[in-house]
Amino acid sequence: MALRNDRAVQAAREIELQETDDGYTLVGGPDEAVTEQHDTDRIPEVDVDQEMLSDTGEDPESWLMYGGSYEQHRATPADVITPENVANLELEYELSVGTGSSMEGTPIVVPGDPPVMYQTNGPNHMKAIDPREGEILWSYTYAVPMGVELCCDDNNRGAAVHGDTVYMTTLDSGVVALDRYTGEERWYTSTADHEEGYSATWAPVVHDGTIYTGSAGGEYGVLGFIAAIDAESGEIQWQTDTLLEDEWVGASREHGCGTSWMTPTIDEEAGVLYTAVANPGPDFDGTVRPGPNFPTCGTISLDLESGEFQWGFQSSPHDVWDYDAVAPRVLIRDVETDDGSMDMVVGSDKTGWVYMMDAESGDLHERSEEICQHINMWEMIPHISEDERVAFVPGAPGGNDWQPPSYNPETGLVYVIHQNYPQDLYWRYEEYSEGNPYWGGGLDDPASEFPDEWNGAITAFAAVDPTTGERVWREWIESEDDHYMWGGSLSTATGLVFNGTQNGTFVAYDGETGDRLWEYEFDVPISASPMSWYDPGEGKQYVAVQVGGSGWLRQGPRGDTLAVFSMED
Ligand SMILES: O=C(O)c1cc(C(=O)O)c2c(n1)C(=O)C(=O)c1cc(C(=O)O)[nH]c1-2
Repeated sequence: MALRNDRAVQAAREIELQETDDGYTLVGGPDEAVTEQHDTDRIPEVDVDQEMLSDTGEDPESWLMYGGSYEQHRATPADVITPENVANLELEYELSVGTGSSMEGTPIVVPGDPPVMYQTNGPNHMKAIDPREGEILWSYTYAVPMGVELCCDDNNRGAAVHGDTVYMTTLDSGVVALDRYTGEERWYTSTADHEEGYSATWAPVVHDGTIYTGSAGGEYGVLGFIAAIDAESGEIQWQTDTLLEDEWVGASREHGCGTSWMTPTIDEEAGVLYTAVANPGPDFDGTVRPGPNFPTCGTISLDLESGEFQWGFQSSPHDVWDYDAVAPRVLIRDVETDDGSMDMVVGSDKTGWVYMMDAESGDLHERSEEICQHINMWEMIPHISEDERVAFVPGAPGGNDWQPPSYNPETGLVYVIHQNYPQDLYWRYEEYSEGNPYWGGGLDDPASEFPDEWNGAITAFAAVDPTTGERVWREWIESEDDHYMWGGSLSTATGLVFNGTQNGTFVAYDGETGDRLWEYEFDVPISASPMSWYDPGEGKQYVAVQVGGSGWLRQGPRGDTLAVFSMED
């Protein structure tokens, strides 16, 4: 959704981003892509093959994809840092990597001597880094065409790797492949026309030589899709619309959105992917799209080879609150439940709940206890007239917006952040016009009057038991001093959970109890999701997080660093 506050957006050093009434437009930048090589000889030859990719979740020395594994657990098996010693965790360095733009990415790390980190930030910069020394080995800037429209900042959330190539989505709805030893461009593939309002902000994922990627532009009346691209040639293998033709009334499907703008989850055993599907379009005026608008604001499963639709589950049918389902789906195997053992897909959604689905059928097994407050939303829409404003909680940032949950196999818990943030909503009839915002109403941010029942906390950080839906603990994060969360979490094999806040506090929690065990203060917000790896050459476990104010609710200064913490064996 569009950012609508009065804070000026700082122009990026190389690419200028201008704030408009409805979001952002790119207005300046390089005419062609730029690669700068600094010390590329230092990158060791390592063939990142399918076995390495499949095993990365079990390998403490690597973090080879956005979610830490195909199941998107964001859990490192590295076990040097523990609840007992985390108080001694120290910052090793802060490296300036950013360009005064969005810093929502999670880096990846390819093991080796030295290991090599691939880091991205908005708008479409990638760097290869020696993470031992904190030195940049090459850097690459994609030439984003002018006029790309973005609802929520110039985000790029990370890279994917396969063989000797690294991949990044581009803001103009493409994927670019780079030689991972030199940073030179190999190919570029466009998946949709940015002039129609399409964009791309997430990290792609590669499996069996195929790149899986989605679509953004859900505030511009696009038609969402998932695409599979050949990792060698860049050729599109299949492209499946998220909206099923027989489920939509009349022409409403054509601009019905249902984008899918976070990294899909790969189920290697079942040969399918799971991904969240965002809001229907127009966002707030449901009168022009009767019916449930299946499968928007939901989860879908597609066959990896053919792209064929398998199942869909909606957490907000016929949505009129911009309750996209967004955050990466978490796949948990062999969960023991009252109904027997099942592979489970966990979706933490903007609605303010967490949904546990049977991976095979998509049937809802359990909905969690509420994570944030729920005031007004289900009752109000039929009762308001055009342009009248009504406060609702959770507002359109959720619940759980894009921030990836983590799952800790040790505690058996899923860690989620939900926004408990009231907004004013109004609706009105709008004509579709190509490439322009298509909301059917809008939001005032924050709400003009806060509902009496609102408890004043903007974020809830919570642990959920996926077997029962029980909310095992919850920390309310108070709104004072912009003290809310806007990044996803990292779990460790020793039971820790890391996450950062918008006032720059990086926190390690006891995953069992939710107690804060360690804190480090930055002077700018954290809006990214941390990651971790073990480096046997140094005998150290590292934790890395990008630091900088980013995204829709950005309030603090930009910031532009990669912060790396370490602890010796
Ligand atoms: O529907 C879309 O295509 C789309 C894309 C994005 C994005 O790409 O960042 C966001 C949203 N929607 C959105 O609804 C939203 O709340 C949001 C927050 C953010 C952010 O980075 O903070 N992006 C987006």
